[in-house]
Amino acid sequence: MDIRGLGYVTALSTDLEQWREYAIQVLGLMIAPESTDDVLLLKLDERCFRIAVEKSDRDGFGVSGWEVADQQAFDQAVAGLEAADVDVLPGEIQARRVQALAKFRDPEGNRHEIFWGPVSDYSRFVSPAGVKGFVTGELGLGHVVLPATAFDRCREFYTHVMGFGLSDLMNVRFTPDPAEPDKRLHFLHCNNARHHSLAIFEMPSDSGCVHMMLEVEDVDEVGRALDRQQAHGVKLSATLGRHINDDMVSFYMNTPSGFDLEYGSEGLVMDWDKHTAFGTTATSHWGHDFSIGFRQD
Ligand SMILES: Cc1ccc(O)c(O)c1CC[C@@H]1C(=O)CC[C@]2(C)C(=O)CC[C@@H]12
Ligand SMILES: [Fe+2]
Repeated sequence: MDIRGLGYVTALSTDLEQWREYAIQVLGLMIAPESTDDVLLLKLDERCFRIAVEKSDRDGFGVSGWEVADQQAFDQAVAGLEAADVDVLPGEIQARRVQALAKFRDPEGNRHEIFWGPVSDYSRFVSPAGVKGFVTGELGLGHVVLPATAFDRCREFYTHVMGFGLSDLMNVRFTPDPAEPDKRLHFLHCNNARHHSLAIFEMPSDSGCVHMMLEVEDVDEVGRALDRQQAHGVKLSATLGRHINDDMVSFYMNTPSGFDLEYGSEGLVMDWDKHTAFGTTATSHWGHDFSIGFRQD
């Protein structure tokens, strides 16, 4: 399966108005004119939308939308899923504004879609919060970190069925209890130069997503987003820091759907021919205090 990038994500929300405020004021995204009372389409580049927030009776993550190049790649992807005994259903091409769409679940139950041919009117992204721009294009939208308690089955599925490659990995010590094994966190890339478009973490997640990441053009835009997060009283989940594996300078905050959003810049552009996967025990060169996310306040 030749996945070119993370194309879009969807979120579920009981309160679209809260998401609208958050998207405009904190993330600095545009509300696409095609939005309705039931779905908020958030625009951050030349595409119609990159995040669709659907009205729901619960808050949480929706689906990860994976992009392939054309109908032939799409047919191959569907055949690959079916050969691996995955239930593949046709999806709503109108709602996602694509040429063809198939939906399925990974062994954990996380929801995914594959598609080709996003429709765009190429209207410019003009941020209501003055964000210069988001880094997408050939690198795709960003990344998602998904829960994978069925870790071995998920890893097998993502690498062998969906064709992701291992970028690098961490074993995270989560409790001081020496009897509790480390939790695995694997960073996976598809066929683009973004360090990871997907990571799988060996822990359950109430919202269905550990976090998603959006990348902005420079580190001042990260700082400005941090100012907006504070001004709007959004809960911070991890402080500013620079990651070891992809060099991203980022911070983490909550979204109205309950999962976290990493807002970063300066992510590495990889040359996979020269890369060798490694393991690390540290998340960051500096910063990224995740303990603040667990604090009750
Ligand atoms: C370590 C790392 C490298 C690159 C990233 O884009 C990235 O998000 C991370 C951190 C991932 C991860 C997380 O999201 C949830 C809380 C985690 C498990 C930790 O407590 C350490 C690593 C964290
Ligand atoms: Fe991340």
